[in-house]
Amino acid sequence: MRDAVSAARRVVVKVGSSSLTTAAGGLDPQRVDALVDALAGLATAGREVVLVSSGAIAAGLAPLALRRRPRDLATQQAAASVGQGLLIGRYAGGFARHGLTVGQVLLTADDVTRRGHYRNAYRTLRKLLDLGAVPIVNENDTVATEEIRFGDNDRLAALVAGLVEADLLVLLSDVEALFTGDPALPDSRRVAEVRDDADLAGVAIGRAGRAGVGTGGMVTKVEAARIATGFGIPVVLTAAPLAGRALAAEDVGTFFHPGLDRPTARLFWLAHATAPRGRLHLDPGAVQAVVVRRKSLLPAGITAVDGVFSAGDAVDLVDAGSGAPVARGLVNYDAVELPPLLGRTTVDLAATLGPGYEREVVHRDDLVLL
Ligand SMILES: Nc1ncnc2c1ncn2[C@@H]1O[C@H](COP(=O)(O)OP(=O)(O)O)[C@@H](O)[C@H]1O
Ligand SMILES: N[C@@H](CCC(=O)OP(=O)(O)O)C(=O)O
Repeated sequence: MRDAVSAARRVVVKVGSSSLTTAAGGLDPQRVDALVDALAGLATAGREVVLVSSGAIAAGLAPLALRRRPRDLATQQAAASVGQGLLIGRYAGGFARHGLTVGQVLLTADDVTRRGHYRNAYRTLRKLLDLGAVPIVNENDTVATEEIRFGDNDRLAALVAGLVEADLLVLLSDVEALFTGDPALPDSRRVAEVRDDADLAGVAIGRAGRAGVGTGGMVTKVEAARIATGFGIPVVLTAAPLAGRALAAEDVGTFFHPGLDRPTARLFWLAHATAPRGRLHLDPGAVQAVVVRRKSLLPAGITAVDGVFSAGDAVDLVDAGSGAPVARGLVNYDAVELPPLLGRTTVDLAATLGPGYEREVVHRDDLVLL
């Protein structure tokens, strides 16, 4: 069942704060070293490893005599500034014992959501891997403000896995697996594998357990698994001490099967890493055409437009009835051009305005379903 795990050549591993720190706050050197040993084993066996590590804020608490994760951004940034140095220092020392070099990569959401920056981030990670180093990625918490934050590293890890076209994403936390309910309850059972959303029906996916350390709980992990599997990347979710066994393809944790069709990197970027600049509201016929028949979007099926965007920007296509986004695409018109065209057929537009208006509002090659 887990052949994809044994075969994976490029692996992104994400570890949460709760797996790296002590209950009292501060870094737990033994847990960091144990993780390093498992990952170094992979790297020395010739596999490429990218580590996405949380823990900067948690590691900075004890040295700053802070008792719990601060609520205000400035103190979080200060804690991250202290903690990130300690974290990377510990990793560098640990990997060096195995003859491996690490490279620190601190990203803000902008770096992976803007097309140009996305390429820069890709180039740096690719070069580090080519040089045999282990990239260690985290959000650049010391400068990230509320508006530009990822907020959770599970999503960051899924985006990094897509960025480097990983063969496997491993999410390490303080629970052995996804359980059918709160893992502290006696009747909660391990969910061994997830093939699609139907396998998640009835699973109570909750927020973080140990107060003050982790951030998103299972919600952000399952969401990250969805993003990665949607890009064709299998995901294993398990506890950090089981990393070695999970990477050896043993039946531990929860295995999320990859989706069947793998979108191009360009469409993955469009779906998950772009910030839409506006919304096009689609009538039922247009929703059907785009979602079921995978057609381009024409002016005739659009009932309203909002947002300020230019041709080439990403926009969301929403169901005019429910307001729910159904797809995202790159629009061929500026926002101001669209209102006079809405509801009109392409033939009518071409006859009255000229052949330039025959173009689709969003071409099907520039569309990704959400
Ligand atoms: N259905 C569930 N299965 C497993 N864990 C769950 C579930 N619902 C909520 N959780 C909680 O999610 C926590 C892990 O999330 P979090 O603390 O954010 O971890 P990390 O720091 O590793 O990102 C677990 O400790 C657990 O209490
Ligand atoms: N970037 C932050 C971690 C954010 C985060 O997602 O934490 P976690 O839920 O422990 O993976 C830090 O290093 O403290």
